[in-house]
Amino acid sequence: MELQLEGLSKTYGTVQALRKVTYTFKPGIYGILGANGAGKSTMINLITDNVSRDNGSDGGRILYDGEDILKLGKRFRAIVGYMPQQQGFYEDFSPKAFLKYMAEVKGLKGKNAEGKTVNQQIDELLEVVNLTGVAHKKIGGFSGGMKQRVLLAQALLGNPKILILDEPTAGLDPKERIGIRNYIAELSKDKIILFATHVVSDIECIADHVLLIKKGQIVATGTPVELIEKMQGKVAEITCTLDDVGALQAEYKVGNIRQRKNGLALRLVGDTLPKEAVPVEDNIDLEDVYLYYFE
Ligand SMILES: Nc1ncnc2c1ncn2[C@@H]1O[C@H](COP(=O)(O)OP(=O)(O)OP(=O)(O)O)[C@@H](O)[C@H]1O
Repeated sequence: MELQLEGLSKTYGTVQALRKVTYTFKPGIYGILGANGAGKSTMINLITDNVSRDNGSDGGRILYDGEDILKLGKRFRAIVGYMPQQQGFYEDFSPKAFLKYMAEVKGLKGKNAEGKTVNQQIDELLEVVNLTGVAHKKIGGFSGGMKQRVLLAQALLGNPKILILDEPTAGLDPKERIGIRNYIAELSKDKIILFATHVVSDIECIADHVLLIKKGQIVATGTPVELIEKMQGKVAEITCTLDDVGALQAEYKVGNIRQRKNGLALRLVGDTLPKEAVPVEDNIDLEDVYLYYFE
């Protein structure tokens, strides 16, 4: 199974939201990292066909196993599960009613390959996202995390081969964030899962591949380990006083600042680092990668 983006572009008026993005997704979890406005949602909206590509060949192509998704139409939409960024909910619905409604919208009927009815599939999904106990309560009274779990469950309806999650942890507290991340990590690995976020910790332990998107382009990609390996020699720590922080921030990319007994320890990231800084070799992480490309 393959989803190929070929020279994908999108322009809104004078804003080039996506610039000739080429990439091939295979089964696995893809963390799509970018600051706000980087073009993540635009990429997702093109894959889910919620916005149209730029006209003609300028807009590029999206191919699913070699066929253009626009030609596949319904057949492609049937294998895509999408969790949008906004919670546009029917607050009076219960999770059960909402999932039933979404199953109808998606055209799910009869029994699935495992012989389960739509109703059984819905009950199973509610169990997976831990909402069985509130299956008949109104969504309007739910916490942000519970609402996100309802949205995740609807994206999973019909066991889609491609699962697209746009900022699935937005607006959640740290505990709920970890909960949603763990649900996603446990999903079957034979799906293509796209997880867009601007929060590194959301994906650092669960993504098989990471794409860093900046100003509508992929600026770096690789497994988390590959991206971290490329940072060798680009991360260092310097001990200084509070008075020095401003000057260092003006010249270098500064990550964590920690109080130590002999002063402040600043983490610096960049191609050139001050001579007096001590290179960091062993504990480079994806936060450093993010800082290097984005801040
Ligand atoms: N409908 C639209 N009309 C005009 N400009 C748009 C539209 N949608 C997105 N843009 C612009 O395209 C660029 C990319 O936006 P996009 O929403 O794809 O970024 P993002 O990485 O998903 O950010 P966020 O996390 O804030 O959603 C931004 O400059 C944005 O302002």
